[in-house]
Amino acid sequence: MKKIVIWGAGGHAREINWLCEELEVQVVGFLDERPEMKGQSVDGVPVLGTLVDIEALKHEVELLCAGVGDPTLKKRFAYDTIRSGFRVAAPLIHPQVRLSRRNVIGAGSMIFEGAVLSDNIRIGDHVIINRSVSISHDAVIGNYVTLAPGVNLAGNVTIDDGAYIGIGASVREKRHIGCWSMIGGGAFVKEDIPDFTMAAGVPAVVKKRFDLR
Ligand SMILES: CC(=O)SCCNC(=O)CCNC(=O)[C@H](O)C(C)(C)COP(=O)(O)OP(=O)(O)OC[C@H]1O[C@@H](n2cnc3c(N)ncnc32)[C@H](O)[C@@H]1OP(=O)(O)O
Repeated sequence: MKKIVIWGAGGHAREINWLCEELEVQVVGFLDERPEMKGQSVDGVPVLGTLVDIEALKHEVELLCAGVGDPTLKKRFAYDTIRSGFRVAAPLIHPQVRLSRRNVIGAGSMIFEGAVLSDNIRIGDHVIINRSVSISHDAVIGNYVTLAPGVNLAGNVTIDDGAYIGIGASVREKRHIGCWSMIGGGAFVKEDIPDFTMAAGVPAVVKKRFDLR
């Protein structure tokens, strides 16, 4: 049986633990950088500490780096995981997900209950596709992207690495969301959104640009 360790021990990590229970994948523990968390039990699963603490398990377990919703943190966890010689887990897909066999799902990504991914969709690594997300044909989703529950993407949408799409947001067809950008919950994205930008509202307008220094 496949053995998984999940980065993070918060709400999203617990939801992954539930997903693993549904898939009958064994979760050995959570990783959490907060020293006070080490040795605690969360939903009956031990918090093991950090990568140093699981060195002895290196060849026994696969790691899920997307145990948090924050794309930047996911990237760091993935970097540390690979640099330390651990393996990244294969994608986890809830049994009640509908998707075409022509879709490609990257390593360490996960798709939660009720999502529908139609045809010819490419999903990168460490991507979170939360409950009841709908992704239409020919979408391209980069690495570390998080789609919160209930996001709707029309056909031919492109979302670049590290973007975060908030709960219930919708993106119209052929639009492009730049890397490391954020879309507010409930937004309707009518125009392309540049890199490193926060946009929100109906229709979505740019609210902030992130400092690149
Ligand atoms: C299972 C789970 O729990 S998954 C988690 C699901 N949660 C989400 O998806 C959360 C989505 N997050 C949001 O929508 C947040 O508001 C964010 C991340 C987009 C922005 O947060 P912040 O950076 O703190 O933005 P801040 O509060 O400073 O707002 C900046 C401006 O954007 C506006 N704004 C922020 N979010 C939204 C929104 N969703 N819709 C409309 N306007 C918004 C604010 O009113 C403010 O406008 P103003 O400058 O005209 O006054």
